[in-house]
Order: sequence, then structure tokens, then C-alpha cells
Amino acid sequence: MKTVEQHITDLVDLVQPLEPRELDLLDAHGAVLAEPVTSPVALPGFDNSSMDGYAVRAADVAGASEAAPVSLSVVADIPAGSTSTQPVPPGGCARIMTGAPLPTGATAVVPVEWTDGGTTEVAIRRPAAEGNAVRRAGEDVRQGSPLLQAGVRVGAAELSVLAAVGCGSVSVRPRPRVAVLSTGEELVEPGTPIGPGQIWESNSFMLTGAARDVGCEAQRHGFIGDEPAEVLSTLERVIERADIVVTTGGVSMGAYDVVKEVLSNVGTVRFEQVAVQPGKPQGFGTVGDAAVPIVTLPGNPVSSFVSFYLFVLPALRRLRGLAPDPLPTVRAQLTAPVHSPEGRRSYLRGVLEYGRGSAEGAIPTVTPASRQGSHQLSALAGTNALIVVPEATTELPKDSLVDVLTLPLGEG
Ligand SMILES: Nc1nc2c(c(=O)[nH]1)N[C@H]1C(S)=C(S)[C@@H](COP(=O)(O)OP(=O)(O)OC[C@H]3O[C@@H](n4cnc5c(N)ncnc54)[C@H](O)[C@@H]3O)O[C@H]1N2
Ligand code: MOO
Repeated sequence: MKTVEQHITDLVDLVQPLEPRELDLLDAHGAVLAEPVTSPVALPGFDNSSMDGYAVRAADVAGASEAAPVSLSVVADIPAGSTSTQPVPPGGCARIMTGAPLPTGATAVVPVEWTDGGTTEVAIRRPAAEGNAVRRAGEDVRQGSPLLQAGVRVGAAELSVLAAVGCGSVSVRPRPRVAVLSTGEELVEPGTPIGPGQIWESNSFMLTGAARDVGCEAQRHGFIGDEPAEVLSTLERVIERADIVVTTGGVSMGAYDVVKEVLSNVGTVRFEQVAVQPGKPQGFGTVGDAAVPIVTLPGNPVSSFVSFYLFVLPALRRLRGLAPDPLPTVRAQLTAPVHSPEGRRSYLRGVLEYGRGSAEGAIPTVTPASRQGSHQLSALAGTNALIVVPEATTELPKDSLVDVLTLPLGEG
């Protein structure tokens, strides 16, 4: 059987980073910068006050004290946004607000709390050193200096600095358009009545949510039956507006495994068995003239879930222009024994906890979900981690140290 690592590599090799596009700032949220951004301006753009108070010549207030306040005449009022060019003369000052430009002649700002708050004359009770409460032009960003590197995800902080230097749009690799398709004649839309032998469809909801959680623009196309012509025509329609297609179901050994049947004859899709539990039957390739990448995941819901995070996520990261990294791994201590089939690496669902109030550096614990069947969805909900049991290991006792992959519970 194929190794987990080889299958990850094959899926990552299946895709290329998406072509960059210039997007307005909010549309770029969650996308990845295609090029480095250098700052077109200095930040702050001008010397300004960091406090509400009085712009003074520091030398004028050097002798100020509670017992002997210094009195200055207030020659101007400078709110934020002021275009006043009136200088501060010796013995004078200007009332100034936070963010307002420091007037010529002034070398410091005295916070209003150190004064009597006068509007024509002001008594200053404490000295202010040169530069006090002054934000210098360019102290945050120099004009022409690097602001953000290529490959950075545009999150809240990045949006903020891009806007602050006046960028209204930015070149990014857009969110990948993921088309999610489920197959199976037994499937019924949730919210509608169910008949004998039928089940409500759940995988496409799970996969669409998972893809959106990791920064993609996923589209659920619901499910299609087990009729090959129907599967083929749906696929042809879906690939027109998708960067990658993810299907579930119909890839194992069954007589009605329609995905396998249809895709074996179209494009480059091949089906393999990976030495993993759950998620053994896997397929991947490209479809259509545009060679759209497709990944076919097994239908068992938990198998589909685990396969997404192990195999699809690194490929989606590459499409986004990020390093195709796997989920982060931590070491944790098992709170219960676990079992695993020989020759397949298990990824058991569990709850990772850092132990409130435990000693600094204490190792986290991981509690395996009570039911580990590939169909047991209720035990999946509420877990936050995958416990790795190596191929050659069939059981691990309580308290064993294990590698645990942490699941991304909503990246945005
Ligand atoms: N003889 C063998 N049988 C099976 C093997 C095998 O090696 N030999 N492998 C098993 C393993 S492992 C898996 S995983 C599954 C994969 O099966 P398929 O990908 O063909 O999926 P289906 O047969 O269509 O469905 C399996 C199971 O999952 C339910 N399902 C499917 N789609 C959905 C959906 N969208 N929402 C909710 N539930 C879904 C379906 O009803 C079945 O119960 O094959 C094993 N069999
Ligand atoms: O490999 Mo299947 O994914 O066990 O349930």
C-alpha cells in the first residue's frame, strides 16, 4: 500500500499556486499576498501628538513644578486634521489633540493632565522632555521600506497596515474555488423526508465547511446518484468554475462505485489504497480539457473528514500560495489505551487538553473519542485533534506519549 507521505506529495504536485489577481482590500481578506508590498509613504506621515495637551518648546517648561507652574499663552488650537501652519513662538504654546500635526517651533507635548487646561493662558505644572508625547514621521514605516512579504495571509493586521499606507487594492492569490460533490443513490437532502435504506447526506456539508475554514471559497453542489451519465454531466458543469473538485463516495470495491467507474475513463484519475486508517481508498488526477485537479475521498464520513485534513489541506495551501504544510503536531499523553490495525497508520479522533492550572511545561493530554468507527459521526463532533498511531503499532497503553495533529477549528 502507498504511504501517507507519498499520497500527500502526489496531491501537492497535482496543483499549482493560483494566478495572482488585484483585489480591493476587503475582497483580499484571507487571501495570500502574491508580491511583496513596499510602503509608498512614511508612517506616520508627519510629526504628531500622541496625547491631548499643549505643544510647547521644551526649554520653556524646563523649570515647571507644582509649586511654581510656568504660564504660557495659547496661540492656536490644533485639532486632528488641522492644516494650520501657525508656529509656536517662545513663551507660547498651542492646544493640540491626539493625532494632530506638531506645529513648527514646538518640541514636546505636555499632557492636559499636567496643566490647568486654560484656553488663552495655561499653567503648566511639570516639565516635558524634548520629544515628549511626540510621534515622529517615519518612526513606524519609512517610505520605500518593505511592509509585507509575499506569501503572507491578509488578515486583520495586514488589512490595517495596507489601508494605513493608502493601498486600496493589493495583488493576491485568490481563495481557491473548491467544488464539493457527493455520490450515492442512498443519499437524501437534510430537511426532506427519508425512506427505507436511505440516509441524509452529510459529507458535502462537512467538506464545504472544512474547506471554508481553511480559507477557500467552497461551493456545495449537493449529491448525485449512482448513474454514470449523471455523474459525468454534473462533473463537466462543475469544473467550469472550480480550481479543484473534491468528491466523496463510490471509490472502494462495490459494484456501484460510480466515481471510480466514470473517472477511470476520463482524464488522468487513478485510484489507490493508502496505508492509513481511516481513509484507505483514495483517488486523484485531473478532469476535462482544462485539467482541473480532482480528489476523490472515501464515502465513510469520518474517513472523508480525516482524508480532507491529511491529504487535501496541503494541496489547498499550495493553491493559496502558502507552504503545503501538514497540520501542526504536538506531543501529548494518552488518557486511555488505543488500538490500530497493523500496517496502516491510524489517525484516531481525540480531545487535546492543556490542563488548566497545570505546571508550566507540563505535557498536554489527549483523550481518544469513545467510538472510532468510520461512520460514527457523533463521536467526531467535539474532537479537536488526530492521534497518530504508527503503522507498526497495534496498541498503545494509557499514558503513552503520542504525536497529535491539531485540527484547525475555523481559520476564517
Ligand atoms: N469489500 C470492501 N469493501 C470496502 C472496502 C474494501 O477495501 N473492500 N473499503 C471500505 C472502506 S475502508 C471505506 S472508507 C469505504 C469507502 O467506500 P466508498 O468510497 O465507495 O463510499 P460508499 O460506498 O459510497 O459509502 C460508504 C459509506 O459512507 C456513506 N456515505 C457515502 N457518502 C455519504 C455522504 N455524502 N454523506 C453521508 N454518508 C455517506 C454510505 O452510505 C456508506 O455507508 O468502503 C469500505 N468498503
Ligand atoms: O479506510 Mo475506510 O476509510 O476505514 O473507513
